[in-house]
Amino acid sequence: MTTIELKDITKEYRSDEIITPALKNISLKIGTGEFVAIMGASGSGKTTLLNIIGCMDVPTSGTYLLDNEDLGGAKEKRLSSIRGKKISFVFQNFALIGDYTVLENVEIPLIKQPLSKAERKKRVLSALELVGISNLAKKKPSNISGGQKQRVAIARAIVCGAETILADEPTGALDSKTGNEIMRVFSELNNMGKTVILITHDKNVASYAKRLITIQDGRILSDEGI
Ligand SMILES: Nc1ncnc2c1ncn2[C@@H]1O[C@H](COP(=O)(O)OP(=O)(O)OP(=O)(O)O)[C@@H](O)[C@H]1O
Repeated sequence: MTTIELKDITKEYRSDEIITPALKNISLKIGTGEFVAIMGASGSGKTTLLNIIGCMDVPTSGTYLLDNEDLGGAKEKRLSSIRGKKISFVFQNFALIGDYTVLENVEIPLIKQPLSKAERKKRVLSALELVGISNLAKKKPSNISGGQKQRVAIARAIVCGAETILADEPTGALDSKTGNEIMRVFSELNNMGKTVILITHDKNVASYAKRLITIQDGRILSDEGI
């Protein structure tokens, strides 16, 4: 069960004398198994919001409750343990290691876990199976397509059993047909009970979600079922 609750969250970026407000008084609750798309103009605060939800960044003020645990003041060690175990990320540009095989890329989040090599391999193959690319395990990223690379990134995101997948423009580097295929993968994961929260500029991509949150100038402009 992963419940995300943001209460009156603000985020300001500070450098020298310049303060950039990125999020202003965001309050939001996302329950287990939801499928949420976040839309909004460039610079409206979408990535900042996703990074705070994913414990990649911390708010300037406000409260973040994850499964009722108040993460205010949580140390990096705790935040990094949440990333991966409970919540994991998929990025627009896949973020794969070129020298590693598909199998080795997906194995990365498991390396620190006390698992035998055979058990790690079993879990990787089962994640690859789920996203439909177990036949590519031995290939290097340079020898597979963009859509296949994104499937590898999704397999890496689910291999530790994270219940919540955060994706920042996961179809942004793909043509529309491949983008639709990737969205069907997210839909399948959501049907299996995973919470999916993604950022997109594309209304067609957003239409796969069941809830649409629109951000404008760091505030929630609308939040509706679709
Ligand atoms: N590291 C940073 N330092 C300073 N300002 C930042 C930083 N990251 C983001 N910002 C600013 O915070 C605001 C929100 O940025 P954010 O990246 O969250 O928007 P976004 O909606 O994801 O934009 P895009 O669609 O272009 O990716 C913008 O004004 C941006 O310039």
